[in-house]
Amino acid sequence: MNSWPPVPTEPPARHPDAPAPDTELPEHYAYCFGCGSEVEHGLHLRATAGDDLTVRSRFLVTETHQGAPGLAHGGLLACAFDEALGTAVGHLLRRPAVTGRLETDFVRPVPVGTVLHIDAHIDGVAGRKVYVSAEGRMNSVVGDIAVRARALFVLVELKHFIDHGRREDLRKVAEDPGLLGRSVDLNP
Ligand SMILES: CCCCCCCCCCCCCC(=O)SCCNC(=O)CCNC(=O)[C@H](O)C(C)(C)COP(=O)(O)OP(=O)(O)OC[C@H]1O[C@@H](n2cnc3c(N)ncnc32)[C@H](O)[C@@H]1OP(=O)(O)O
Repeated sequence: MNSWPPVPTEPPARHPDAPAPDTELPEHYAYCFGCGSEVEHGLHLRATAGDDLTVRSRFLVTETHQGAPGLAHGGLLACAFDEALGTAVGHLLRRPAVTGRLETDFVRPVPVGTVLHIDAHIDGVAGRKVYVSAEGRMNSVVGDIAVRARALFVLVELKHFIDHGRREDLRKVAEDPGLLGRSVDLNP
């Protein structure tokens, strides 16, 4: 394994207004494939602020998430990590950021019906670059590790989303700001 973070970094600082540990975090966008409640076959990942620079997430692998029969698709697991890592950056640093690079190690197959528990940690910051890593465990926070991931998020201005987003979706959000940051029922 290469050293991580790959460049010298500053220790990240949890934002003073970051949600307190054990706070359930809202979905960040109702149509997000990772967390959105409006996406029927999305991941519906749910997250809780942890201590210090951590966020704990979990999601249920369903039959619409299959790659091989009865097993989660690897790309979809990578998506879950992208979401969990991005949620840690967004909520703990309270700065908009996008994934620049994401690497995943698939350690064990993940059967349909598994609840994957993903613990994400912000490891370091270098200018606009934020280095984050996570481990995903099967069915319990102390279960077997199934996936590990590391990512570089790049801090951006809000303008990034306005400049690049499809007009009709931006219009929908302008008309209904509740589509962003809506609280969700954690026990539907
Ligand atoms: C309260 C709020 C809560 C909110 C909750 C939110 C939850 C959200 C959950 C969402 C979860 C889902 C999240 C998603 O799915 S985000 C969607 C997927 N990601 C994207 O669409 C990003 C597409 N890429 C870009 O827009 C640009 O390329 C970016 C913005 C990333 C950089 O273009 P920009 O022109 O701005 O900057 P730069 O090119 O000078 O780069 C800056 C620095 O970064 C380094 N670099 C860049 N790329 C790489 C790379 N691949 N490997 C290594 N290094 C890389 C680069 O060398 C440079 O370093 P240095 O020269 O400074 O040393």
